Amino acid sequence: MTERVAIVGAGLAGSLLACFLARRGLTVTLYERRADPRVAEVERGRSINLAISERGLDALRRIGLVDQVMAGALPMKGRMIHPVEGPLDFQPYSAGRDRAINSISRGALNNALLDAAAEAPGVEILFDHRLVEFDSQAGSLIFATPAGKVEARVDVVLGADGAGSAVREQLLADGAVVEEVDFLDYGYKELSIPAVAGEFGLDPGALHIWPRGNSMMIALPNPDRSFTCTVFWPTGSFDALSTPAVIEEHFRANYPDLLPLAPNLIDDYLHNPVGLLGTVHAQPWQAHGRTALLGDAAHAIVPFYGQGANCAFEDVVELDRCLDDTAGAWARALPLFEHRRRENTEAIAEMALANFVEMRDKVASPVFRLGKRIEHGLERLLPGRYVSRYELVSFSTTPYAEVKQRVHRQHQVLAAAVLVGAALTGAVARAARRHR
Ligand SMILES: Cc1cc2nc3c(=O)[nH]c(=O)nc-3n(C[C@H](O)[C@H](O)[C@H](O)COP(=O)(O)OP(=O)(O)OC[C@H]3O[C@@H](n4cnc5c(N)ncnc54)[C@H](O)[C@@H]3O)c2cc1C
Ligand SMILES: NC(=O)C1=CN([C@@H]2O[C@H](COP(=O)(O)OP(=O)(O)OC[C@H]3O[C@@H](n4cnc5c(N)ncnc54)[C@H](OP(=O)(O)O)[C@@H]3O)[C@@H](O)[C@H]2O)C=CC1
Ligand SMILES: Nc1ccccc1C(=O)C[C@H](N)C(=O)O
Repeated sequence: MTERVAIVGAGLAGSLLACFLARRGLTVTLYERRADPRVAEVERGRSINLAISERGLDALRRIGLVDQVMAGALPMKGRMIHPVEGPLDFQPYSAGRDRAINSISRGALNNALLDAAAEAPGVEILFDHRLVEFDSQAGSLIFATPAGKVEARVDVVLGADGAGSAVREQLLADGAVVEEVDFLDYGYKELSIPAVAGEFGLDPGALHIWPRGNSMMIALPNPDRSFTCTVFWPTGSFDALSTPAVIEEHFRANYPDLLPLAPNLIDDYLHNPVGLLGTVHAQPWQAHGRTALLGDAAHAIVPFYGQGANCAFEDVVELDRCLDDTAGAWARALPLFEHRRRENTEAIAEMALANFVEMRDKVASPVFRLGKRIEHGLERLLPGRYVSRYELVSFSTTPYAEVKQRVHRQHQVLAAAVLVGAALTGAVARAARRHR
C-alpha cells in the first residue's frame, strides 16, 4: 500500500517538499491555512523579497525550476553602505567581485513552487485548511476550513508550517517535543521605494544597508524597479514614532537619503505591521517515526544572513537524501534527517545572529573594510585554501557546521602565521642590529 503523506504548510519548504516527494511516487496532500496565493490578494508588509543563494538554487536545480526562478532574480554583488553623511561605499561579497546573492520575490517563488507541486503526479493541495488539532500517535489531523472542521488520517505528517508551527505546538502539548524560542528585542517593518520614472531609485546591483550602530535599514530591489526597505529597530522604538511629523523627522535625521525616494514613507510606516524576530530551538524534530518538523517550524532563525529559506530548502534536499539512504523507510529516515541537519541549523542560527552585528555596526568601520580587503586578497592569493565565511555560506553548499569549523581553523592558521611573521621580522631586525 502506498503511504499517505500530509505536509502541513504550503510555504517555501512545504511546496518544495511536495515536489521532491512526488518524484518518489508518494501520495502527498499539502494543507495550507491561507487561500491560494496564486488567485488571492497577498497582505501588505510581510517580507516581500528574499535573498536566495547557492543552497536555495541547488535545491531548485534538482527539480528543474532554477531557470524559471532566476529569470525574475536581481543579482546583488555586494553591500552598498549608506552613511548618514558622505559618499556611498560598495563592499563586494566575493573576492572575484562576480558572485552575487539574488533578490527574488517571495510570492513569485512560492507560486512557482505551488505550480510545480500542483502539476506533480500524486500531489493534492488543499488551501483554506488550517491545522487546529493533531494526534501524532494516531496520525489524525483536524483542519478548520470555511465549510467547517475536516479530519484526515495519514501515515506520515511533515510540519512545514513556519516559525509559529501548529504541528510543533501540538507535539509540545503532547510532551513529544521541547522548545526554546529566543525572541530578539528587535522588530522589523517594511517600507517601499517606488520606481522613479520607470527606473530604479538606487543601484539594483547591491543590497543596500544603512548601518546605524544599534539598528539598521536595508533595501533589496524588485523586478518592477522598486525597492523593499526593511528597518530593524529595537522593539520599543516603533511606537515612539506616532505622528507623521515625528516619523519624518526621525528619517530626516537618520536616513536622510531615503526621504526623496520614499513618497509613501508615512503611510507605509503607519500601516505596515511590526514583525517579530527570533530563533526556535526545538528537540527532537521527529516523533513516533512518522512525524517530523522541517524548515522554520523546526529551526526558525533571525533573517540577518539571508539564509532561512535557503536552509529550509537544504532541509528538503537532505530529507530526500535520507529517504534514499534508508530505502524510503520513514521511521529510519526521520531520525537520520535530524541527526544530519541539527548541528548545521544550529551553526547558521549562530552565524545569523553574528551577521546582525556585522551589518548594523561593523560595516561602517574603516577597520572592517580593511579586514575585508585583506580577506579577499588572501582568497585570491590562496585560491581554494583560504575561503571566507561569506563565500562558504552564500556561494557553496558546504554544510554550515563545517563552514564554522573551517573558518575557525583558517583564523587560527592566520593568527599563527602573523605571530611567526612578527617573530621572524623581530629576529631579522635584531640580527641586523648585531651586525652593524
Ligand atoms: C524579514 C525577513 C526577511 C527574510 N529574508 C530572507 C532572505 O532574504 N533569504 C532567506 O533565505 N530567508 C529569509 N527569511 C527567512 C524565510 O522567510 C524563512 O526561513 C522561510 O520562509 C521558511 O520557510 P518555511 O516554508 O519553513 O515557512 P513559511 O515560509 O513561513 O511557510 C509556512 C506555511 O505554513 C502555513 N501554515 C502556518 N500554520 C499553518 C496551519 N496551522 N495549518 C496549515 N498551514 C499553516 C503558512 O500559511 C505558510 O504558508 C526572512 C525572514 C524574515 C522574517
Ligand atoms: N511564533 C514563534 O514561535 C516564532 C515566530 N517568529 C517570527 O515571528 C513572526 C510572527 O510569528 P507568529 O505570530 O507565530 O505567526 P505569523 O506570522 O504566522 O502570524 C502573525 C499574524 O499575522 C497573520 N498572518 C500570518 N501570515 C499571514 C498571511 N499570509 N496572510 C494574512 N495574515 C497572515 C496571522 O493571522 P492568523 O492568526 O489568521 O494566522 C497573525 O495574526 C514571524 O515573522 C516569525 O518569523 C520567530 C521565531 C519564533
Ligand atoms: N536577505 C536579508 C534579509 C534581512 C537581513 C539581511 C539579509 C541579507 O541577505 C544580508 C546579506 N547576506 C549580507 O550579509 O549582506
